Amino acid sequence: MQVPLASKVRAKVDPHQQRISSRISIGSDPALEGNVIGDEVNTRTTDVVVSNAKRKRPVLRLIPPCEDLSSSSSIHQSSSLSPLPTSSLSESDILHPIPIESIRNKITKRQKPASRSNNLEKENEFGRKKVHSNWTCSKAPPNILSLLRFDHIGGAPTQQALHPATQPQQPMPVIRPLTPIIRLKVHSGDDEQAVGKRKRSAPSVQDRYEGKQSRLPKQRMEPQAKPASGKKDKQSQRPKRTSNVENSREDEVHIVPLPSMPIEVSQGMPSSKLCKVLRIVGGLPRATPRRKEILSAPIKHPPVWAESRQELCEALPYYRSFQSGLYMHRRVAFGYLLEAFPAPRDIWACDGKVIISHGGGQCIRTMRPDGTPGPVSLQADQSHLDARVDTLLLAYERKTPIILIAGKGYEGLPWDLECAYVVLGWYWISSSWVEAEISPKEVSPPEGRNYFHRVKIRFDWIENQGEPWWINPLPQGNKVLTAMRESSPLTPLSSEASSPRRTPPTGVEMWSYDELDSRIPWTQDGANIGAVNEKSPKMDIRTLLNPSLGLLTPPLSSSGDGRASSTCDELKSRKHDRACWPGESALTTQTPLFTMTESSLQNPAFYPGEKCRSCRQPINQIYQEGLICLNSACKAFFLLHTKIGLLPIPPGFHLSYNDDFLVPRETPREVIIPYDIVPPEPAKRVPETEDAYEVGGRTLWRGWVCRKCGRANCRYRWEVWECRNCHNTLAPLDPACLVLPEQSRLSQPPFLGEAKVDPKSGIKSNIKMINEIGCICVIYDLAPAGKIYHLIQPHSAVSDDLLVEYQKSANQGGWFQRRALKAGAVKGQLLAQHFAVNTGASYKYQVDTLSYSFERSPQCVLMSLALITNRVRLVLGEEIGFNEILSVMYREGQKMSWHDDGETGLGPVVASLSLGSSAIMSFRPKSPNRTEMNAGFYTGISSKKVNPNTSLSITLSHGDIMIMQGRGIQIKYDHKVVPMGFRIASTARVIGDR
Ligand SMILES: O=C(O)CCC(=O)C(=O)O
Ligand SMILES: [Fe+2]
Repeated sequence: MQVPLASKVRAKVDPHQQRISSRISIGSDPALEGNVIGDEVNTRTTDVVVSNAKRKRPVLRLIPPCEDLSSSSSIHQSSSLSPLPTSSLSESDILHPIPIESIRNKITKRQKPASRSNNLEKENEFGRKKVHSNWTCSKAPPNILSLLRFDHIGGAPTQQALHPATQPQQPMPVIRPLTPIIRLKVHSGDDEQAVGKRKRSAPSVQDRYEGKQSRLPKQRMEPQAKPASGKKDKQSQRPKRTSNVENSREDEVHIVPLPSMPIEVSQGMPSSKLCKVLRIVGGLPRATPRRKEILSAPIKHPPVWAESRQELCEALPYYRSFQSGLYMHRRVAFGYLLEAFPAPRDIWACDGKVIISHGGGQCIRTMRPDGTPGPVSLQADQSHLDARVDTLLLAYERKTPIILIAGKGYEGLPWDLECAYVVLGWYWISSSWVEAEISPKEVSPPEGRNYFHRVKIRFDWIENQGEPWWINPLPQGNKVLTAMRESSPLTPLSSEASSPRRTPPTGVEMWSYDELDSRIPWTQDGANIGAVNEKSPKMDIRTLLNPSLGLLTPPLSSSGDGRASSTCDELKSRKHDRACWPGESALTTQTPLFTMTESSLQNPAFYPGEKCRSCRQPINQIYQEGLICLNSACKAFFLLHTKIGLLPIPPGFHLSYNDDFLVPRETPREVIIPYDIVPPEPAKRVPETEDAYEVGGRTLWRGWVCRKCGRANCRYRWEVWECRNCHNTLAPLDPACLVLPEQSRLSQPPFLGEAKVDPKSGIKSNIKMINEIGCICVIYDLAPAGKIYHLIQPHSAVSDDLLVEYQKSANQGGWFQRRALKAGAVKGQLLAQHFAVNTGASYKYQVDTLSYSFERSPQCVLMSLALITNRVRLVLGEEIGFNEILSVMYREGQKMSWHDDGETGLGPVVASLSLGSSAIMSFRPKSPNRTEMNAGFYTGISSKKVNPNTSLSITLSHGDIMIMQGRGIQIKYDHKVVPMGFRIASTARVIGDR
C-alpha cells in the first residue's frame, strides 16, 4: 500500500501501558502481538510499527488515514486505545523509520521542557541544528579538579564535579532498544518511492550504531563504500531480474543454502572449508588477515604510564575503575582501557589513530585450571540496558571525548609495552554497531539463536592533539618512507560526507567461477585459505555449489581421512536444538530457499546495493567481504550481502575491515578536549592546599603523575610525593604542620562508645570500672571465641602527647609508608590504603611491613607500647609481654577493610590505642567457608564473598584502648576500622615462634 505523502496518521495509545507512556505513546494490537521483530508483520493495516525489541510487541502504531479504521477489526478490538494528538508526529515520521530519539524528544518536549535532548541541540552558526558535545572545555577543567579527590578506592566523582549543568536534572532516561520496522507491501515501483523518501528521513535506531546523525544532509546518509563488486553502474544498467523472486509480492530474504558439510565449529573442527565455500559462492575476496602493524618502540616517552592498576586509579581522575574496562560515572564515559581480552574484530589500525574495540558489560571472565584468567565471553546481549554500553553509546551520540589507555597484553599494540599501562590519548567515538558473537557452550543465548549481540565501538584519534606520541618522526630526507606515508590511508578525510567514493579496496578481487575452481584448492587443515597449493586435492566448483545434484558430501581427501563418509544423513541426524549463528540453518537445510544453478550464478538474483535487502536500511561497508546488515532486529542481521544472495558468516570466518572504513575521520568541531591527560600536580592546585598545607586530608594521599618521567604514582610515603621510577619528589610536608589534640578531641565523647550489638549474635556486654584511672571499660563477650574490651579514656595527657609525637616522627620522614599487600587482586602491586610502620617482631601478615627493632624505633612507639601494656594490665589483670607494635596513620577517607589479625604465632591478646579522630570498629562472624586465617584485606576494596552481618560495632575515640582477648576472635571473626578523619592507631601484639 502506498501512503500518500500529505496524509496524516492517527495513532492509538494503550492507556494500560503505564510504564512507557511517559516517554512514548503506546499502542498495542493483540493481532500483532509477538509478530513484529524480524518477522513479517502480516497485516494489511500496519504500515509503520515501532516496537520494543525486548517485549516483542508493538508499542506505537501509526495508521494511515486512507485506511478505513472501522474496517480494521484488529483496531476495534483494542477499544481501550486512546488517540495520540497527531500534531506530535510529522509527515516524515509516517513515511520513514521513526528514530527513537525523535519520538522521545517529541514526547519529552511536551512533558519536560528542559530535557537532556534539548540540552544537546543547539543552533550552529549556519542556523542548522546540530548535536553538541555535552562536555565542553569551559565546563570541564575546573570540575576535573574536583575529581582528583576521592573518598575511597573505586569511589566515583560527584555529579557536581562532573557537570554542574546536569546537577538538578532527573536521572538520564534509559534508551530502550525500540526497533523501527517498516513493512513495505508494495511492488518494486512503490518500493523505490518509499525507500527514496526514507533516505531523507531522520535516522533509525540502527543509524545510531552506524554513525549517522539525524540532522545530516542527504548525501551523508549514503553509505560510503561502493558495493563489493564495484560495478554499480553496470549493475544499474542490467535488466531487471526475471526470477521468481521478482514475481513475489513481497521482497523476501533469500539466504543461500550451501552444501551441508560436517561442520563442528564449536568443537574446534575446522570451519575453513565452509569459509572457503562461502567465499567461492559469494564471489568474495580472499581472506586478507590484517597484518599486525609493527612499530619500532616509540622514541618519545608516553605522557603518562603506570606499573599497576592502583597507580592508574589513584593518579588519574579519568580512570578510577579497578575492575571494569570503562571508567564512567552517571552515564559519562571518562576512560576506556584496552586490555588483554579482545572481542572478535577488535583492531588497532592506522598507527593507532583508529581503534576498534567493544562494549563492555554482559561478559564473564572464565578462569583457567591454573587459576589464571581465561577468555572473556558474552553471557547476554549487549544493549542500552547495560549501563556501560549505554554510556559508550551516549558518548558516541554526544561526541564526548574519552581517554584511551592500553594495558600490557593488549594485542593490538604494535610494540612491546615495557610497563603495565600507557595512556594513549584522547579519542572520540566515531561509529558503533552491533555484531553477532557466538555464545559459549555453558551460557544459554536468547531463545532461537546461539549468538549474542556484541556492540562494537570505533575510537578515532582527536586531531588537535597533534600526532600520537608513539609515532616516531620520519628520518630526514627519507623520501621513500615519506612517499609511502603520503599515499597511505592515513590521510584524513575532510569529512565523512566528502569521503570520495573509492574503487573496491585492495584485496577485493572478483574471480570468475572457472578461475575460482582452479585457483582455490582445498587443504586438509584449512589453514591456507585461498592459497594455491598444487598438491592439494581440488573440488569441482559446480559440485560444490549445487546441492540439488546430491553433492552434499565433502570432497574426498587424498589422504583418505574418512571425512568423506560423513553424509547428509549423518548430518541430518545431528541434533540442532536451536538455531545457530545468523543464517546457520541455511547451511544445513536440505530444502534450498534459492536454487543455485549455473545460470543463476551468471545472472545473479541479487545485486549488492547500499541498503539491506531485508530491512532496507542503509549499510556502511565495514568489511571487505561486502555489505553486512548490522540491524540486530533484521532477518538479514550479520549476513553477508553477496552477488548471489545473503550468506551466513560462520564462526571463524575472517572478515577483513574495509580500508575505506579504516581511514581516520576528521574530528568534528564539537569534540573538545576538556583537560590534559596529565592531571595537575595535587599540592599546587587543589584549592584547599593553596593557603595552607593539609595534614590529614585526602589530597595528601592522592596519586601523582611525575613531571619528569610521566610515571603515575600512588602517594606511598607519608611526608612527600615521590616518584617510584626517577625519585623525583613533590611538596614535602612541613614538619611543623600538625593536627593538634584539641582539633581531634570530641567535646562530647560518644556515650559508652555508641556500641551497636546485633541481638541475634548472642553477644553479651557488661561494664567494669577501672578505678586506678577512673575510666569505664565495656566488655563484650563473644563466647566461645573470646572477649573484646573497650576502655573509654576521654582525657589522657599521654594520648595528647602521643598524637603530636607520632606526627613529628612521621613528618620527619622515612617511617610511615603505604605497604604492599601480599596477594594483589589487581594488576601490579597493590598498596594498603593506610601508612604504617612496624616495630619489634616482624609482622608480615597480609601487608609486607618493614620492621624496625624497638631500639631503632621512634620514641612515640615506645611511649605507646608502655601505655598499652599498662592499660591492658589494669583491664585484664595480667602483664602481657607485647613484642610487636604496628603503628598506622590514616588520612581522611582511608580505612582498613574486613580482615583478621591471624598471624602465625599470634598470642591471644591484641590491644590497640586510638589517637586523633574517632573510628568505628566493627566485628562480624566469618562466612562458614572462610574460617581459615590469612584471607583478609587491608585495601578498602571490599570482597563480595563475605558475610555482611555486623555483630558488633563500637566507636573508638582519642585515647581509647581496645583489647581483643582470645585466639578465637581472629578465627571466627573479621574486623574493620573506618576512621572519621585523620587518625593514628597503635596496635600491640605478641608474636611467638612461627
Ligand atoms: O586502626 C585500628 O584501630 C586497628 C587496626 C587493625 O585492625 C590492625 O592493625 O590490624
Ligand atoms: Fe586488625
